[in-house]
Order: sequence, then structure tokens, then C-alpha cells
Amino acid sequence: MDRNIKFELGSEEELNSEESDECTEIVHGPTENNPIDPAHVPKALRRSCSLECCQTDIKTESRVLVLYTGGTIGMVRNDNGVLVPKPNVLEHRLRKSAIFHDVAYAKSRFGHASGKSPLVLPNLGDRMRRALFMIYEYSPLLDSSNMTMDDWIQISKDLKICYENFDGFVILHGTDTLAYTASALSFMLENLGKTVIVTGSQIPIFETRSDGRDNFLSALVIAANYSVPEVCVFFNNRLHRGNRTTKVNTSSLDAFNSPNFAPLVNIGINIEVNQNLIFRPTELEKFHVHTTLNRNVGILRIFPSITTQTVKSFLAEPMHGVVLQTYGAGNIPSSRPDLMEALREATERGVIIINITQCAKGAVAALYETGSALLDVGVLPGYDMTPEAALTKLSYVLAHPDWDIETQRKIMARNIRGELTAPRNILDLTRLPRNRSSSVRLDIDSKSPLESLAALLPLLANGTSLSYIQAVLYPSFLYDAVRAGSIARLEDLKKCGVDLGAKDANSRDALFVATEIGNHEIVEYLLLNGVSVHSRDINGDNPLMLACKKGDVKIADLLLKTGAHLPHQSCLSDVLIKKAEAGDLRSLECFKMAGVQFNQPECCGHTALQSFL
Ligand SMILES: NC(=O)C[C@H](N)C(=O)O
Repeated sequence: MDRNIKFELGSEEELNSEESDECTEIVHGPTENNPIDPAHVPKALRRSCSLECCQTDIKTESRVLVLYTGGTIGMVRNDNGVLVPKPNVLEHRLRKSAIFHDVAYAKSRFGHASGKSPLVLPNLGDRMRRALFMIYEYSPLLDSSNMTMDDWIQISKDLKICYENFDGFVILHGTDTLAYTASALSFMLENLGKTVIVTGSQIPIFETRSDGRDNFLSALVIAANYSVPEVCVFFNNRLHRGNRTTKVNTSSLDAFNSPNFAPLVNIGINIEVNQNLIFRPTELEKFHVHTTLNRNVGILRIFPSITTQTVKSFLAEPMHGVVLQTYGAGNIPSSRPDLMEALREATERGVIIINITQCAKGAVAALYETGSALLDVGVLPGYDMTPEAALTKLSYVLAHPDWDIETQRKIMARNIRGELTAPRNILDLTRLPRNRSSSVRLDIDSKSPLESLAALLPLLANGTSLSYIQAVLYPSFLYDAVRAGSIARLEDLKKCGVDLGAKDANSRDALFVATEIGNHEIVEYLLLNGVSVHSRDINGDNPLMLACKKGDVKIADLLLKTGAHLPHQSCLSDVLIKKAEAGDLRSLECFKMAGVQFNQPECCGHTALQSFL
């Protein structure tokens, strides 16, 4: 982590001297895929990123950045009763709302409760962290119908800038194109390790009756407390995988659906997290944003008697990628060789065409002659992808000049962010046009063996809830395997559906244990199997902090390669002083690798170097 981010992003004086409306500096538009230059970061965003290191109680608080793009949630009615976005109102009003801002707590923590200090959610009770949140408001605020790919690029760049300074992110967004934005971001944010939640509302948050309050509050609570390293959509008490969602209702408060994938989290009296459904990064790579998109993409919906000319015009230059919405399980009239010819001609020209269903639920499958014929002309199966996911994935995949057309086709038909349910052997479906005599069976993956095992556990426990048994048993199974240094046993547990990231009563998971005992291979195995580098234990430490304290250079290096950073709130002076006094050079080396600068005063006023001298 770059622990000097507050200096790079602007000094405190500079930030404090700003006027409240300086977020007007935001520019929507750059599309080049270049690294983010801190000099071009808008001042208001710098301020949002500039929470002082000691301002957060590492054990009881989490930091959440709210990116406010617009939408009904923050709209007010004008004189004609029409809803319009109004700038500089949302934060101001939330600061006065007891359910969003605990003034007494903020005063006791920060000495003042308004202005530039973060907003603080009231206490959530047992073992839950308070969300300290900063709101970064875009200008202009947009009805989401006016949002473009440039806005997706801007949001992803802003997330990158603030990524290490926050534990989670909430994006406030209009509902109309929310599913497109969530889907696009899911592809653009590569190796995402933190929770990103897109939410909005059907009724403005300021009105007496509003779904905005619950949606926003729940999104903040989840982002501050749970590791769901995906781009998610929160609406009507459910957290969905973003690229599985679609807007299904113009007026109901239950406006979003995820037709082919169960919710990741259900909110009721309790918060139920479906750990086994969460898509986690499984590469030893850092978080990265892909900031180019291909705009020459489109959606073509087949209808009875569609003309050849319509199809040909749609597929003509400059089109590079087309989502073909076909009937039922992926069918197109077999009595129309003209259509087949137009499609074949386009795929041979290099246009990527992906077949999804027009139905609200279900997948395309080559069950019928009419559907399998599409494979013969090079149209790819999109399985159960939503139109939003298919279109934004095409735009993302086609903007990878480093991937040749064969690779792009393979990736389109492969599950890369949990956006589709793919059969096991898909490679033969993705080649360019070929002669195929038999249709291909699309096996949808069967359920995990855990389901059978899990079914037995409640019986054994005589009514005790399954999640309670899992919470008690999983960490001990895992720790045992880690302590025995047995990847084979971990593999067995994984096959049984055990959540490898399960935490014990001290909020520690198997990655902490493997780091503690210094087993590099097990650390690597756990990282490759989706265990988060960002999880914090009850003391606020993460595995990187542990590796640094232990002076395990090899493990620290591995964690850093996977995007770990030291907890931003931690005050390291005491630790560094002790390490310096003890002459623990390996530990100091690890802290240096993690970005600590020994001559930089910490929030507590010391430097490790000073004390050593
Ligand atoms: N509920 C909403 O947010 C709808 C609004 N038109 C928007 O998408 O910005």
C-alpha cells in the first residue's frame, strides 16, 4: 500500500481550502487506457480519499466510499412536480438524519460532527463494524438514462484511485441503466478484492415513504462488514451479483431481479450471506481497472418476419460485436437460410455474435435443430447471460487488442466473473464457423456435494441452525489441515463445499493461520482458491500485517503480489519502534516492501527511524 496517499492526493490544507461545490471539476469522458495520474485527480475526490490514518478505530470501524452518480434516490421535485437531480443536497441532508449520521459519536471521535469529517452510521450492535463513509458527488448528477460508457470508465478510474483507502464501496445510481453499469464494472474491475455495491431507489430518499433509505443503509452495512469481492446490486433486501441483474419493474420497489442466479445476501432479521455463491478472485494478481471499451456493439432481437436487410444492416461495418436475442432456448427460424447466411457472413468477417434468450429466465441450449444451426455459422452460445451482461462483456472483450479473435471468442463463451453458467467443455463451441453434424449437450454444473453433507448436519444437531454448525466446524477443520500442512486435506474440504475463508471467533481465517506458521505453499493455495487478502481479524490486522510483524519476506511478497496492503488505519509507530530496537531487519524489510517510509511521521507523531537513532 502507498501509505502516503494523503500527501500524493493533496495536502490537508489544500483539501480544507476547497469550496463545497468543487466537485464540478470532474470531467466525464477520457477513454484512453493509461495509468491514473494523481495530478489529474479532482480535488473533491482527493478530499474523499483523505481520511486521516488515525481517524478510524481499526477494531470497530470500516471505511466506505460512496460514489454518488445521480438517479431518483437523490432527486427532488421541481415546481412542476417533475423529479430532477439536485446537486449538493444529499450529503447535507444525510448529516442531519439520525439513521445515517450519529452526531454524538462523530463529535466524540473527531471533535466536530460536520464539515469534512466522515459520516458515521449508528452502532449496529454485536461484532458489527460501524461504517464511516465519505460521499463523492459527481457533477453533473445524472438521470441514469443519460449515462454512457464514459461514465463507467470514470467510475472505474475513481474506484482505482481510492481503492486502498477504503474497505468497501457503494455507488448510488439511477435504476434505469443500473444493471448495465453494474455489469460493465464487473468486467472492468479486474481481480477485485473488495465489496462494490451499486444501489438506488424508486422513490427519492428525502420523501416520507422511500425505498432509498433501506437500500442505501443496507448497502453501507454490507460494504462495511462483509467480504463480497464482486460488483453487486442491492435492492429490496437482496444483494445480487451485478452482472446477473436486470430491471424488471418500472414501479414496484422490487425493481431488480437476478433470474438465473440466487441472491448473494438476503436481508431479514438476520443478514444471511450465501458464502458458497460468492465469486472470488483466484489469481495472484493485484486489483486493476480496464478503462477502454468497444462501442461498436449492439443487441439484435429476432422477431417473426424480420427482414434480411434489417439483419444485414445491423451486422454491417462498423459493428464488431452483436448480442443476438433469439426465441426460447436459443432458436431462430430454420426456414430462413437468408438469415443464416447473413450471420455466417458476419462471423467470417470477424464480428462476434453471441446468442442469448429473449425469455426472462433460462439459458440457450442447442436442444433444437433451429438453435444448433446457429453454432454452425459461428454464433456463440451466451448460455444464461442477461442482455446487459452480454453486451457489456462484448464491449470489454473487444477492447482487448492483445487478445486475438479466437481468444476473444473463447472468453465470450467462458465464465469470467460469474456472469454465466457454463458447461464444462466449451472450447469446441467457440471456434470460428465449422461443420458440425451433431448438436452439443450443454450440461449445467451440478450442485456441490456440500448440499448433501449439509442436509445431514441439522439433523445431527437436533434443530441447531446449519449456519451455526458451519461457523463452528469449518474453521477448526481448516486450521487442522493448515497446521498439518496438508493441501490434500484442504482440497477435500473444498470439494465438500467448505468455505475456505471461514472465520473463527477472532475473525481469523485459514490465511492468518498459514501466515502465522509461515507455510508459503498453503498461503499460495488459499490465495489461488479465493481467500481474501483483505480480511481483518478482531484486532484490525490483516495477513500482510502479520507477515510483516513476523518478518516473513516470502509470504509478504506473495500477499503484496496479490494486492494486499497494510490496513490504512493502522498506526505503525509502536510496532516499527519495537522492531527497530530489536534490530529485526527482516520485519523492517517487510514493512518497507509494504510501502512504509520510515522517515515519514506517523499519525502518533513518531518515526521508526527517529526512535532508532
Ligand atoms: N429510479 C430511478 O432512478 C429512475 C431514474 N430515471 C434514473 O434511472 O436515473
